[in-house]
Amino acid sequence: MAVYTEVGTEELSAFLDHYDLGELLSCKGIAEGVENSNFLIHTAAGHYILTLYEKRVDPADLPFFLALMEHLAGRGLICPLPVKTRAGTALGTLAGRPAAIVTFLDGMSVRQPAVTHCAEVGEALARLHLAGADFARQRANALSVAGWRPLAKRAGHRADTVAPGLAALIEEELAVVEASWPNGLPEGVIHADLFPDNVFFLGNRLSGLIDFYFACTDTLAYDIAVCLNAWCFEPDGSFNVTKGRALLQRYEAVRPLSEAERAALPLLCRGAALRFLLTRLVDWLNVPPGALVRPKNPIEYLKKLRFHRYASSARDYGLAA
Ligand SMILES: Nc1ncnc2c1ncn2[C@@H]1O[C@H](COP(=O)(O)OP(=O)(O)O)[C@@H](O)[C@H]1O
Ligand SMILES: N[C@@H](CCOP(=O)(O)O)C(=O)O
Repeated sequence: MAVYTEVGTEELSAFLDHYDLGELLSCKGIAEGVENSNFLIHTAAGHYILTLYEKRVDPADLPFFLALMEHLAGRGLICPLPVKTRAGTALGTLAGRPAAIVTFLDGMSVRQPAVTHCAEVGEALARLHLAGADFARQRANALSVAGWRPLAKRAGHRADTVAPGLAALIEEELAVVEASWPNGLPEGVIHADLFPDNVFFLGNRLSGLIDFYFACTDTLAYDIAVCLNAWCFEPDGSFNVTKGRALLQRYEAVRPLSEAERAALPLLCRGAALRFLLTRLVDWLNVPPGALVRPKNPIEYLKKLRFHRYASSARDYGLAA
């Protein structure tokens, strides 16, 4: 459960006084997520999500995230809408942390995505990329290729306590991606963390996207690579090419890929697996004392990375020639 910062009822009520949301009825810490502290709040006006932004979020980036959600919602994407105070601001301070309230989305995330879920997420991702095309703000991806070596340094040789030989494998992978990371592919707003826990469904229909706190301006096809990693592997570590095909076909039905994007897919997938392996590894090795959080398993991404090391073309992910 990710609650790093506790919030007292009195301070929350005082915070809510700035909004038109009526009286606070209840507030519960949310048992999912790893990055920020999230609470489900129930007020006289309904249900909302209160987020206190923690360690990895730079407060300077918060206006980007909040404006992006507002922009995408305005373009018809179902995502949380930041709630503004009577003074018109979406960002405040609570319990010493930057804090915001967003609208509550209906639906449930899926633990074991089926082919149909992968197809839905492919389409939603393409729609997000198109809806973000005229978003005026920019945010560099701090967790793109230049950000990976510093993460590897933080883990250092302690990586080998998680899996023997892992430190050396990471070093090898960094050398490959740093030498050949593609430049010049189409860029725009990407979600960068569109994992199954950040996508809601009602039945088999996608009902909303959440957690835009890694969103940034980067290579659009890298976002597809993140999704192929997060959605299309089976629990035994094998890649399900039927899921990959479904995700890619529905993406391409909305936004066709260029030849250069297709050719870059194996390397982008390899980089995306390394990125999540590294952040998971650092989190695994550095759980803050007393935090109510279950760190995610880095080994899952080591297995995925091993698959990508042997992938030779976009066909390995289900794209037709
Ligand atoms: N707008 C929302 N509507 C409904 N539930 C939400 C919303 N935002 C977050 N949640 C719930 O909170 C959990 C954690 O949110 P998330 O943004 O993924 O946190 P973190 O950034 O800390 O990983 C989600 O899995 C979901 O259950
Ligand atoms: N999706 C990342 C971790 C970030 O967690 P989230 O709850 O904000 O999606 C991972 O699985 O490593």
